[in-house]
Amino acid sequence: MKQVIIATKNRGKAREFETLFSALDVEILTLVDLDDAPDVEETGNSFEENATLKAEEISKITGQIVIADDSGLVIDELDGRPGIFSARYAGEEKNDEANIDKVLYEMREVPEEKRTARFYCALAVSGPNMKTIVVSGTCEGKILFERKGTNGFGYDPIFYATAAGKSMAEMSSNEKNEISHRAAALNNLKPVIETLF
Ligand SMILES: O=P(O)(O)OP(=O)(O)OP(=O)(O)OC[C@H]1O[C@@H](n2cnc3c(O)ncnc32)[C@H](O)[C@@H]1O
Ligand SMILES: [Mg+2]
Repeated sequence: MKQVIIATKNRGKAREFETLFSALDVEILTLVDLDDAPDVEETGNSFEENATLKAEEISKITGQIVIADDSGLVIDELDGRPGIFSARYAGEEKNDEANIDKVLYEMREVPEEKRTARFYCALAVSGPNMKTIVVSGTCEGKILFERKGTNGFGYDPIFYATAAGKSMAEMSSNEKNEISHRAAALNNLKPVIETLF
């Protein structure tokens, strides 16, 4: 079967990619269980730049076709933060609960109508004989005043997804995969994936 490496160490993302790719005729490998996979520094100024850095570095090392995901939460009232700093918003050690607490604190006095936000996902594909391709997808919603639901990962408990009428952490994985930023981005990548093999 066709094989693609997903250059992520995030278990939540890896799980979603496994489900999303099960509909395609492509086997995926992630970096989640590889102890010696390098930590690619995310020094870019956009989701697209960071996805490209991750895809190109892992492709260079493995010589394989690699897809990388750089994603995050963009909050209008916070001028787009946490944005590309979503994973390390409350510090370098990457703590989902601390990140959520920081956002809830910063948004504590913002009224309902000004709590608009979106999840953003950039996907980059890089391979030995190709120019890197980058696509993106978004999911619109609002920041809740407190956590709701226990599914998903990252900021899901405080993100109310408009299209679903509930928090991202109250959705089953199938529901999330129908409306998520990651699913939207992957949908934009499908025509490219078909030309890779
Ligand atoms: O770089 P990799 O190894 O892929 O893993 P990461 O966790 O560092 O991933 P990012 O650099 O792309 O940072 C994205 C952060 O944004 C958040 N995020 C992205 N997609 C999300 C989703 O679907 N639901 C909730 N939070 C999400 C989550 O907290 C991630 O840590
Ligand atoms: Mg990262």
